Amino acid sequence: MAPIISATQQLPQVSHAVLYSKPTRTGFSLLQSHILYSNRALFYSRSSFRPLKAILNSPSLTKVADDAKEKGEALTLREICLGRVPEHLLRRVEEVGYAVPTDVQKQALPVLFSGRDCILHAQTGSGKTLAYLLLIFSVINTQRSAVQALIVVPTRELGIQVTKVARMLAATPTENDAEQKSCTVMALLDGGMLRRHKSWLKAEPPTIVVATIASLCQMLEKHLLKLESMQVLVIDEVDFMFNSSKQVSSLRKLLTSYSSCNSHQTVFASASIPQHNRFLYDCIQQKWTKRDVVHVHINPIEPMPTCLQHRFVICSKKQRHQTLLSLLQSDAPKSGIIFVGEQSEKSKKAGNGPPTIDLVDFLKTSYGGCSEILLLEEDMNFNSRAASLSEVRQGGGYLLVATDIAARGVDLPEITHIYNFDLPRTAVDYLHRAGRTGRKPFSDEKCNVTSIIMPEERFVLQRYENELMFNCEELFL
Ligand SMILES: Nc1ncnc2c1ncn2[C@@H]1O[C@H](COP(=O)(O)OP(=O)(O)OP(=O)(O)O)[C@@H](O)[C@H]1O
Repeated sequence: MAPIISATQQLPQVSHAVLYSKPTRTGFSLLQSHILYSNRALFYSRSSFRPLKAILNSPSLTKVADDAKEKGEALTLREICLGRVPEHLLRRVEEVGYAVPTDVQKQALPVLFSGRDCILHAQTGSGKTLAYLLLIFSVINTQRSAVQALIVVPTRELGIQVTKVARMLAATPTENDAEQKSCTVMALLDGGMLRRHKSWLKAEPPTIVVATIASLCQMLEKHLLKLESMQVLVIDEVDFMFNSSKQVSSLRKLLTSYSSCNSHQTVFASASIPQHNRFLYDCIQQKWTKRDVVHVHINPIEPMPTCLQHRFVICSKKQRHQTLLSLLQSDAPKSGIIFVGEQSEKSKKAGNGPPTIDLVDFLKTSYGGCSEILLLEEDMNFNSRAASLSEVRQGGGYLLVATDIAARGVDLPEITHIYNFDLPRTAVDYLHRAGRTGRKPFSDEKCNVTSIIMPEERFVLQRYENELMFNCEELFL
């Protein structure tokens, strides 16, 4: 493989030289996109531009994770958490069925328990939630009457889910733990009853608050919540929040205020942090994290779970409904999500109905294989959204027709099939949609992600394949 090209002149943030065999225009831009996406140097073969081997370019950061990995290799969750997380909570963790740590838990927990700020960057469904909750349980003191941990999430749906897991683990201690006061968790989410939350905060502050940023800001402005009392701040789906024009300025303000508090620990989590080295640099510069922040990056060369099989079907726009129907009939999924793109302004102005409703109606009349066809999208009111999600959580077979609102963080482990009725807008969106399946950390069960595309979209899907380093197989129906 030759020649060797140094990428440092073109891309100052990349510190490694790149082994690269064929410096053509397309090859080089592909290479750049890999580097920008992952900040890694890649080794390329002469015959193909697919990466053969990748290495991280921040040895000091990976070393911390490697040391933790070495120490935690064969340990159970209990052993990793012993002496840090109270015994009654550890028992609860085991009762729920969490005995063996996932990779991100194995590597991150020792770092988190050491008090360092941390960026949890690991595949979808890899167990980041439990990792940061265990940190929170290790630092809070239930005898203190103050909010001690804050988890900020981008959507109400994710907030409800995180609250549910936190409450399940923080269940009231048994009689043997009589001296333990139970830990309370408040969900401070858009669409909630803020008046009731105000009274609750005044009367008896909860130990943990899970919040969306707008509701949180209201409480901070009214001085009903004080950042000074918080020991841990978690920002979940951090890249999404920084990309959201509605959330970014409040988030920046929150991080800046929190950074001026005395004793604090900050954790960011996501399966996708594009240009993560740049993000790390910004965090330190802005003092949102301390200088020794650790980037725990799990499985960087496989940003999506390996149990996913990616497929695509090519058809014309008019044939998409029929193609989806044929796919459903041949796959017969017990539970799945069909992702539909946002309706364009042009289509709205033309008086067309929402494509999601159209698809739900079509499936209800044509597809008999599944017991429930449900809808989840931004435009629904909060109660209908909650009703849809609580129905799917009750189990049984269902097909959820959803926009990207269901793509972030939502954990429905029974889902085995994802269909992209419309292609996602970016590779990162593809990753999060795909990540709604394959969510059983220790299972080998194969799950499918199928994209229905028009011929001219093949190029776009190919780009996602290159960026996310996966292979998509064509299906012929
Ligand atoms: N140690 C464990 N043992 C068994 N199951 C686990 C363990 N940790 C987490 N899980 C399960 O794995 C699933 C995914 O966990 P979680 O929702 O935390 O993923 P995530 O990393 O936050 O994913 P995303 O990036 O999509 O939000 C959940 O159903 C959770 O109950």
